[in-house]
Amino acid sequence: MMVPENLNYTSWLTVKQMMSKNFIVLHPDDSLRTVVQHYQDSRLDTLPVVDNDGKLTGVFPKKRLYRALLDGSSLDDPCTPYIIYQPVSISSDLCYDDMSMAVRTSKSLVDYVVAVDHENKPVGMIGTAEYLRGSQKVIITSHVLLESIFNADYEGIIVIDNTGKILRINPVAETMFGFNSSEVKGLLLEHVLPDLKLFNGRNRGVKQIIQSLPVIVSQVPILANDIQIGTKIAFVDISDMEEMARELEIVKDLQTNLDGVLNATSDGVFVSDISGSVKYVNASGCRLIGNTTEEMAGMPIKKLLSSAVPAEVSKTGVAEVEVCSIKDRNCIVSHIPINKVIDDETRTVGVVSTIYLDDNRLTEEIARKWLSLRQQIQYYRDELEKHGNSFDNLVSKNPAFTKMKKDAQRIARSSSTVLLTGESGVGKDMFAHAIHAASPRANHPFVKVNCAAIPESLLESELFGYTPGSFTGASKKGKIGYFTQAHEGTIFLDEIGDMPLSIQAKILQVLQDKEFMQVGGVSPEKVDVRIIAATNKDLREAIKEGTFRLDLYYRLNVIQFSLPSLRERSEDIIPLAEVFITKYNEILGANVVGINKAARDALLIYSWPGNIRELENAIERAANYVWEGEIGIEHLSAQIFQFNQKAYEPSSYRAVLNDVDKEMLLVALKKANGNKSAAARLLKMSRSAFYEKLGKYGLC
Ligand SMILES: Nc1ncnc2c1ncn2[C@@H]1O[C@H](COP(=O)(O)OP(=O)(O)OP(=O)(O)O)[C@@H](O)[C@H]1O
Repeated sequence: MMVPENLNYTSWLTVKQMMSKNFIVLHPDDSLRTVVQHYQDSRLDTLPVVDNDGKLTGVFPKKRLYRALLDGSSLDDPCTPYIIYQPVSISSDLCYDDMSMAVRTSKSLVDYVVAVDHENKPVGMIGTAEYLRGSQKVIITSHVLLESIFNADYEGIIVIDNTGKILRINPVAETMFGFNSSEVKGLLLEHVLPDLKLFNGRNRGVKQIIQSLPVIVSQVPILANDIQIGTKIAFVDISDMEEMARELEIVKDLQTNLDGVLNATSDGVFVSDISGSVKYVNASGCRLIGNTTEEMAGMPIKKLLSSAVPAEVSKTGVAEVEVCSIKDRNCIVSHIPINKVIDDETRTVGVVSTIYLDDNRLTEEIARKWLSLRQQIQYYRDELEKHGNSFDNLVSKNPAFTKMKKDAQRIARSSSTVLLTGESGVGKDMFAHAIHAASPRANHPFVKVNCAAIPESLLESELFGYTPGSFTGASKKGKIGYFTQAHEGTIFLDEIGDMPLSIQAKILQVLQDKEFMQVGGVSPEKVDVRIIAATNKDLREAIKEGTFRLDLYYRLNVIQFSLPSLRERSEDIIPLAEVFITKYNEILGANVVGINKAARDALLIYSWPGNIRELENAIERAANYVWEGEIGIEHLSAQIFQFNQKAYEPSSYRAVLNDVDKEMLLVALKKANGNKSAAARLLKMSRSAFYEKLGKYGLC
């Protein structure tokens, strides 16, 4: 079968493409002999006659040659009398449809017709054969086009004849009404689809229910020369749209109800999205702030309520209550996360902050009590901290550690420099505090400096202070450094292994001469401090690598305590856990009474790469879950009970990710012998990102 090359209108429908270019022209004064000779060389039945300029003036059909010969003309006579002047010609630029129209209106075109260019010069001839060949091509292309339109997958089509009998059904209609084209062809449509209501003439888009299916029915008469020969009926399934419209109605109703409920309450309701932008404020909220919802939409909730808690709630997904001072009123505000299940994971997508504005005095009273309780808790926490600094609070049944405590108590009386080594979380900080608390300097400051957490560029000025205006960006008043703050007391240089070499030289100077120079200073400042340094790095390795000064190491290493890891003092695991249970019962107001056998076993088997800090975190976490009763294995984090249980039962996708994340930090720390910078390097993480993660999981 002939297939259309493409659907370009001009490429297959012009006269130029249909005409035969094989023709010979005659001139008016040519002899009949020339005409005979030309016809002998040509397959055509008509030849064009042109003037001296080559323009078409007439045609000479073969029939006219026969007539001339029958009239007794001699072959040398001119052909002029037999020429047909003013012949019908068509422009070679015409398209098929225009030519077709010309063919239908001019009977003479059934024979050959001359195709001319815009100067009326013959460029081709079209006869019946060419016309038929072109027509066939057009018919095939039209058929392909019609089929593709007919089989389009967005509407069902049924074509019937004038008696209502089905002629064609497209696949969409078959699926829509559940029948097969071959079964129903030739049947009366009204029998096949009795629900269908047909109208007279054209009908565009009427909704009807056919076989319980809501459809839009359009009815278009099929005309041939203005006479109807059939009808096309098109069906569009609108069940999805109906469903959407129904849902939209429900949402609208809900919105109206919700607005009604939210505006009926005297409490102020503020809805913010995950980025902290206000999305909705009810009438009471608007009255309280004095703005409309539209004015407040998009504003940061943080600014509106002067509270950072909504941001926290959207991060943690845990509801919070707080007291805020809004428009000079102490108000209780609850922040509830809006949770949504996305890809099987519950995510917080916003926060509803409700300000309880009931006019009775109760709210104010509760708010006042809340604030005072919070202050009291802070006070007791501080007290607890102060009393927690003695050696008595360093819980241990381990003989080596107990001896270490005794030795430390003895040396506390002197001002000698102390170096504490040991993995992260073994209690170096607490040990340093205890030495200070047991020393004659106890009533003077204990200043802790985390050398790894302060950016190198700031460390010198933080430690030694700077004089007014000593560098760009410096405060005009200057700044007192940690060494000056610790005068007569103790300075605890934590993570000393991470101290840059340039600063190490200055520390050495303080140790040797008890004086240092402020940044930008001109004369040295005297200071009386005891230095306790701590590190979880192997300083001898650092010396070998050239990152730590040997002379400083000797100066620091006057008295050294190497604190054992929790693995090396496993007899302390349960006593320490019990101390933490008491601590968190007090802090949380919980009533955890102990640890059951399985959980004890798990705690004892676990390797505790994060040492006592990790144990404390584990107990705090468990106390939050248990609240009252015993800690069981189910209250411990995955990596702890994993040591006991084969099956891994994640509580949620995010919790598992967090556990794995945390475990990676701990494994890296363990591998790096507690050296945080090295652990960060192992994980190919920046030091600051590593510290941020340690902070997130309470590991620093
Ligand atoms: N013997 C102990 N008894 C009770 N609590 C302890 C004891 N040792 C450490 N802790 C607690 O364990 C946690 C970690 O201790 P600490 O901060 O002193 O460790 P660290 O060795 O200084 O860690 P890092 O090297 O990461 O700074 C603290 O919350 C501390 O209160």
